[in-house]
Amino acid sequence: MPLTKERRHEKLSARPRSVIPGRQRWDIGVVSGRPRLAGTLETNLCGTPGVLAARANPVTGRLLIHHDTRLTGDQVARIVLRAVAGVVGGITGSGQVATAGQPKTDGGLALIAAGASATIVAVSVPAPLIGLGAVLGTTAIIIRTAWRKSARAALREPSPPKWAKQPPLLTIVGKHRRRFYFAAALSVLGQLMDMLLVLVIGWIVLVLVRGESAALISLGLTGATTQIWVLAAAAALVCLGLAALSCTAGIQWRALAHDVRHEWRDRLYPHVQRLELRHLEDERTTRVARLLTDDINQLGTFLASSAHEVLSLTTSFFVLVPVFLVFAPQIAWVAFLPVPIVTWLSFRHHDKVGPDYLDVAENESALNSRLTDNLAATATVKSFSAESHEIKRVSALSARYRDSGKRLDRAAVSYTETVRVSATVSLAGILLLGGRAVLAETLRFEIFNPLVGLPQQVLWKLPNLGNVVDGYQQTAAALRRVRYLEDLPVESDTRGRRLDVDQVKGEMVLENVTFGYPGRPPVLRGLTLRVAPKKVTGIVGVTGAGKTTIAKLLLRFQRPESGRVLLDGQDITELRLRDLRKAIGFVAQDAFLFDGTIEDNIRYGTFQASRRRVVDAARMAAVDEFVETLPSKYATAIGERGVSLSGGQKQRISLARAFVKDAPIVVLDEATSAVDNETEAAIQHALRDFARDRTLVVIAHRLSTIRHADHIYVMGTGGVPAEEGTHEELLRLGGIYASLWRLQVGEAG
Ligand SMILES: Nc1ncnc2c1ncn2[C@@H]1O[C@H](COP(=O)(O)OP(=O)(O)OP(=O)(O)O)[C@@H](O)[C@H]1O
Repeated sequence: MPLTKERRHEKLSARPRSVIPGRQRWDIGVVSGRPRLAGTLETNLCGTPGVLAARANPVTGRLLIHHDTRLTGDQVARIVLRAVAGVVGGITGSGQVATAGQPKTDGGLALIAAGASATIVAVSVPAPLIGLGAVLGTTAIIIRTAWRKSARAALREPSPPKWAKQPPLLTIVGKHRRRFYFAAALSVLGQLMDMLLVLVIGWIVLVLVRGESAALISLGLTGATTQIWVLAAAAALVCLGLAALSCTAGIQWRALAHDVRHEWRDRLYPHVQRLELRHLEDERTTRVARLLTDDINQLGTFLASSAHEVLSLTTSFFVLVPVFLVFAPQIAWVAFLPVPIVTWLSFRHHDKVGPDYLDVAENESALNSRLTDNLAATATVKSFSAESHEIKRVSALSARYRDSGKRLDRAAVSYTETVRVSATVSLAGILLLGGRAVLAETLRFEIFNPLVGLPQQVLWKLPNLGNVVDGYQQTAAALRRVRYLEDLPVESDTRGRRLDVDQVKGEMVLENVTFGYPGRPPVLRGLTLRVAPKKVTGIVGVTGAGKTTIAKLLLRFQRPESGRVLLDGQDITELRLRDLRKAIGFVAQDAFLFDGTIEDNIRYGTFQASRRRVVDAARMAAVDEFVETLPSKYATAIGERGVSLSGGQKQRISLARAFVKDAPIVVLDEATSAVDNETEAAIQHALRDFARDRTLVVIAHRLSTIRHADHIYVMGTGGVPAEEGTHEELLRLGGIYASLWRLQVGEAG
């Protein structure tokens, strides 16, 4: 019988907290205190069509999901519940886990192979081998279970994308596959050298204890001193070889990681630049930025930090298990006994300290942002005499940070010590059992001695296994997000009819246009509006009436749901985008200045413009006088986003930028809202000259900005103009415009 929605929620301990178009918050009890599970849930959700981003917090057990607004609330709820059911299935072992993308060389596979071989041998041979089979089998099960818990899966897409069919690491390295295999070979050789070194040192001890080694005598090396010299030289050579291999492998892996990151960035950034604007607005910008920074870095992180470790571990197992089986089967099980214990401890520790790490990070960031805020708000704090209030708040945050740090340190130290105890106990066990076997002459000392130290090498690599598996899953998740971004639609700037910008007359018409942002009611409803060629058209109206939206439609940043936008009678969707945007100069409401000089900023987009043209444009925008007062004049660096300039100065520089572009149509969206009346009058004067042979659309709140326009549209709240006409006509009409004008010139009442 199908579960009701409530019962499913209850069973999965998942409850919605808030639901708004495009975003839902959930309480997911099952991820609380389980960072790897939270990561898996995120991965699963992010790979689901329609889900733009997901964040599952293992400290609070909360999930934030951003989705395509075309999905209904119910559809999203179903997606969340399926994903939660999937990860819960992973815990109980009942869930289907897709294995596409698992690395072929993980430690689990090695252990399974080793475990299987041990078990086969054990069927026909003594009890210790059964012990070894059990030890390795258990380890394999622990790793497999942990892998499943953390694996992406559960949500099986009906037709997985092509790239998902090959392991994520191979997709990530792309054309560098050969370098990947080369670095892998170096890691394997390095590990073999490492083990060889332990053997040679064991041999030196053997010669010291037993006198001459028969094996060396047969090679013509007689006398203990000669043999020790030769072995010491061999140890030194192996040491050198090991250092060279480790160093080269380290450099190769890191270089590969850097190249991979650079290539993905190089491949993704042009794509992002061509994304449709709707994917780059508001909080989506932050997510895209995170993809380009954090996620792309993550693609290289596994290669740089864990690949070597995984290969060393795998090599150790592939070599040691058969060596022990062949030469010292009676002590093999005790040598590997701590392996499943340390493996289990590693995953458990990783799960346990995950929330502690997050807690520390969150407390640290809360403290830092409080300190930054307080320092920035010194004047406000002092003016309210709130110093002691702020001191208390900072002290409380600092105490929380301290407590979480102590908790984390306690867990980390006790974990390290537990691993140390396991390793020591196992060494004692090997010495005891091995020693007894040597005394009973069932094991030769020449074999026992060099083998004693080798299992310890493996043990000290295991504690990090939890992190390695987690790192791999995070990398796979980052790859999925990156590929999702790659699948977002881009604007084509080559398709469509060519437009000769010099021939543009400049008439623009919105014909019966209806438009709304996803998940919101329509902003414009059947709007028809004509921008006459070579004239100035003013657009005013209340906040939120859709003025900026009109500008976005003219520039084809957005497309109407119905109706058409025409330029000189041609539907702009049929024109080449690049040509259309060349024909329109645009100064946005929140003018953006780049980190660079004033001159660079004015010239932006018209990079070949002469110095003369830059200065003329600056004069027209009434910014030249200000620039001349600066010590470096046009070469003055303005800092990130133009922080060293006032709002009005920034606007005037953006205006100058549009003047330099010299397009036949210019759209100014609140382009002079931050300048004083006197400066605005100067700009208006310059604009009259500028507008003589071009089309100007001026969007403004301040009516003085558009009073000289040839035609003015007054946008009402219904998505269509409430009034239109010239300034005088609108005053005579005595409607909204007239009352606004009276308010602005101070004649109210
Ligand atoms: N990217 C967006 N996503 C969703 N809604 C949006 C987006 N941009 C604008 N809106 C909404 O569309 C409506 C019209 O916005 P628009 O910016 O066109 O108004 P406006 O008339 O220019 O306002 P203002 O005078 O404040 O600049 C507003 O209700 C706004 O909240």
